[in-house]
Amino acid sequence: MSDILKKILARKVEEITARSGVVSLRELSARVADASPVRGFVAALQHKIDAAMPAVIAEVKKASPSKGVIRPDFDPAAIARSYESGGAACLSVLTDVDFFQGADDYLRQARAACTLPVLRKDFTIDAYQVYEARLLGADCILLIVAALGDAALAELAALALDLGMDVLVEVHDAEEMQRALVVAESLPVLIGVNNRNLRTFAVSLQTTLDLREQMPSGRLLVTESGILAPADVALMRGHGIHAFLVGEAFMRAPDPGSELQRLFA
Ligand SMILES: O=P(O)(O)OC[C@@H](O)[C@@H](O)c1c[nH]c2ccccc12
Repeated sequence: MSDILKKILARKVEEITARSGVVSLRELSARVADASPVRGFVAALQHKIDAAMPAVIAEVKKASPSKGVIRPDFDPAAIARSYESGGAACLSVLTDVDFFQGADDYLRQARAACTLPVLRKDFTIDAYQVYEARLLGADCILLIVAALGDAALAELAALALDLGMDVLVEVHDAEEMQRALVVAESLPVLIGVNNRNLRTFAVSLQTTLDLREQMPSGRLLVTESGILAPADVALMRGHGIHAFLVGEAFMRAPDPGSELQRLFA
């Protein structure tokens, strides 16, 4: 496991301990019965793809460990509205506080400002966070294969699906892809390839093209990170990849939704 991921996960354990001291898992899970309905995340992606359009998950991200602050004037509601009018299929909102300067409240604000389904982008390692995600209004959670053992990966995915959410399972290499595909055999999860190497932070779109070979044909694959130019989009679409998770390119543009239109025109 990369050092940065180790560091983030160690901090997550502390965070979960602190949060469950305030509201217990029991209390949290009892509240789920009153949670608002979910918006179909995978369905929204599929809807675009069925219409021969790119399915864009547009990310609401203020900062990252590799880039520092990306967007100083950060207004999640305004960004969400801009993404919706720019044609995004879904949103992804960073909720990790310590490494991405995210917040649970950013997810609430972004979701309330639009009608799009929302992914909670965080480092989910415990059932507590899955209930939390559902109560926050998340329509999908991220599970990072590199952060989880096989049993935890399958259990957290099953729990999220049980609670009505979709699940994006993120892989970085061939071994992680094999593990994700095992889960995908029994659970309807979405698979994403992160083009960013967590050790070096280097981005290579070739990662998606390589790992795509392992996927059964016809399955939806999301390419994540490092999509910066129309040529990147064309390269992916030329290889039959039509679902994208994009953050930085949009966040650096004055109007993120217009940048989405420009990149995916
Ligand atoms: O900003 P980019 O390069 O367009 O990347 C977006 C997204 O893929 C990236 O933020 C991401 C992918 N997987 C993650 C896991 C945790 C935090 C962040 C991420």
